[in-house]
Amino acid sequence: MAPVPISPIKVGHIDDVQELRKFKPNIIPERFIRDIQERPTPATPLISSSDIPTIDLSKLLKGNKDEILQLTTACEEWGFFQVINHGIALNLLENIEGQAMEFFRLPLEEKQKYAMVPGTVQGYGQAFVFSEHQKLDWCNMFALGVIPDFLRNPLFWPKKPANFSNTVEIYSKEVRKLCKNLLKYIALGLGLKEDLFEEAFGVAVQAIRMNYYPPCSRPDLVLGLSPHSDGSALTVLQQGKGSSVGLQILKDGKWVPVQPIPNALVINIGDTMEVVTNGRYKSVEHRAVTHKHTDRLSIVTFYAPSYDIELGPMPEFVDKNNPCRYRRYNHGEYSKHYVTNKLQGKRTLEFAKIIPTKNSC
Ligand SMILES: COC(=O)C(/C=C/C1=C(C)CCCC1(C)C)=C/O[C@H]1C=C(C)C(=O)O1
Ligand SMILES: O=C(O)CCC(=O)C(=O)O
Ligand SMILES: [Fe+2]
Repeated sequence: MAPVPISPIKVGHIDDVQELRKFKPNIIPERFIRDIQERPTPATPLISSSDIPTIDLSKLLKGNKDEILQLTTACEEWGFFQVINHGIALNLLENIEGQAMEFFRLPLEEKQKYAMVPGTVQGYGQAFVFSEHQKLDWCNMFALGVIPDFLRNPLFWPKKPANFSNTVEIYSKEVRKLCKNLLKYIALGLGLKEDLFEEAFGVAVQAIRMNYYPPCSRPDLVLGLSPHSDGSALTVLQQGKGSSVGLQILKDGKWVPVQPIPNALVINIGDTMEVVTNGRYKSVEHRAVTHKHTDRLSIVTFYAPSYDIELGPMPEFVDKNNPCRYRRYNHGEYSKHYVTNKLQGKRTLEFAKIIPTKNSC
């Protein structure tokens, strides 16, 4: 029998938003215009951004019980918090931001040497596009798998700017330490042994994604990044200095803006933590909006279990009042599922959800 040809993904023409902004500043192509119900309404003024908790890592490291409690509350009630005194040197935050901006400012032909193949997530372009009819985000992305080595494709590591790759390496090591520390205190806050999550995740996968949102003449019609939850265990997000406010999180059915605190990092709980805690901690849907006059950069690190790992709700979170909500699965399979579906709220996590019965685990 003749082999069945694998149909290539047809994504149609994807405009580069930086080029659009440069050459046709007042044109918004149809593919970027969201259906009315998806358009970003002005963020709610009722919940102020300062309500998003701030956690001081230096206090956690001293074993400050009150700070551990604040962390636990932040994870349970918000799924998002900003971390200050995180131990990552200010000049490293500035360097990675500088390198990312230098990269995005390169001529299109240079960036396209690292063009993302449709249906994949590494390189330069728009990830998570799978059809010609799908709405596009007002964003240029550049993403790299960093750890373990098998995720790295040297062809995607840019030669320009000259210090880009080295800065990503140094930055990623520091962010990894931060994730390990946070997971330790998240475990302690839950009354668990400090290395429970780290042991459960194996050699964690780590990836970096830089998102650049140019200004948009009609920020009311487009989204910078579609609503989604992250498939990671933890995500660490650095917002560029002087960037416009753009990140919004869905809290009690309303979009709440995250006001950047200078030099702080935004942390969020990803799908993996929702599964292992059997829903006690939830991955929170978030999106990015654009601004009429200001551009925005975010540098995002995804920290996730090894692809070999089988995951499911940990027994510590399951009892007769909290029956198992998620099935066991292999994280490599989840990762494949995640990157082969468009970003659509928390839909990706349906992969793991089970219909409640008495003894599901
Ligand atoms: C919005 O989420 C993502 O873009 C994302 C992608 C991560 C990845 C890369 C940019 C390159 C290497 C592969 C990898 C999938 C890790 C989120 O990462 C999360 C999602 C899953 C699942 C995961 O393991 O990390
Ligand atoms: O740019 C932002 O603030 C959001 C980025 C994000 O959610 C992501 O890259 O997964
Ligand atoms: Fe995200």
